[in-house]
Amino acid sequence: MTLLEGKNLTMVFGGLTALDSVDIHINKGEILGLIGPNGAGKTTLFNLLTGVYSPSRGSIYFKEREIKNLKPYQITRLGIARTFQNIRLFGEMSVLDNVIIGQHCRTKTGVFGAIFRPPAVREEEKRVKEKAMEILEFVGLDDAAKEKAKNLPYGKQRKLEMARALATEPELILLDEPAAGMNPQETNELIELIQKVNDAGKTVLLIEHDMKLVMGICRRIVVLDYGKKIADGTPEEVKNDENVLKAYLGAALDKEVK
Ligand SMILES: Nc1ncnc2c1ncn2[C@@H]1O[C@H](COP(=O)(O)OP(=O)(O)OP(=O)(O)O)[C@@H](O)[C@H]1O
Repeated sequence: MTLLEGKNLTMVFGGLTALDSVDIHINKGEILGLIGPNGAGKTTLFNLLTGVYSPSRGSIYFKEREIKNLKPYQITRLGIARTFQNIRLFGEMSVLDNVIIGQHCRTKTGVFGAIFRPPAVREEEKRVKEKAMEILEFVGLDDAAKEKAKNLPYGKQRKLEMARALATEPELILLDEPAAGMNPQETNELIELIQKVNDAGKTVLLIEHDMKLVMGICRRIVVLDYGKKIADGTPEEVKNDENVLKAYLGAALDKEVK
């Protein structure tokens, strides 16, 4: 079953076409890889799917509902969560509170409840805290619940980002370069965690430059280059695709010239 479908997605910034008529679909339950050289349009595609931008042209359907004009919080509520290329945590807050904030879109308490805290609100707070602890346990951070987020080592901050995204109870989770800056052991743990998230029934869309990670964990990979989709297939197909090889070779040569 198709969970999300982007049709003819185009995004123009000023004179620059960051995405050009891209068709993409994500099947329920899969881990789909999204790769491409720097500037290929990967993050722009994430920004369209999560409502940060509305596409210049094209449509986005999540569970057959058009979402291209919805706001990010509405899209989160429908069941799409994301993490960012640069970690965005509340560093001064505890690990637990970072996850509790993630759950906010699913809780009922408004300003009145938060100030006067009637029993129903206190009951909800308790449930929210328990749920947040369960999520921390799931990602292996329960021991660090009381620490300040900024004091966690890098690999654990990445896990916390994932925990916060999971707290929104997504069906689809978008991960933007989760392994960036990680050492090999952290990367291995991350691979296990992504697999575990997927085994728990979440569909995953993964942007990643670490080819070993992408090839190892994704059964299907979409490749972008200069805003266009140039390949869509199994790791084996993508690895041997002439256009993909050219795109990466071109990018490597560009870097050498610079
Ligand atoms: N808000 C914006 N305004 C203007 N140009 C933008 C904006 N966002 C992205 N771009 C441009 O769109 C193109 C695609 O960028 P994008 O960040 O989507 O690429 P990417 O594949 O995620 O790259 P990287 O791997 O380096 O993160 C780039 O040329 C970028 O400079």
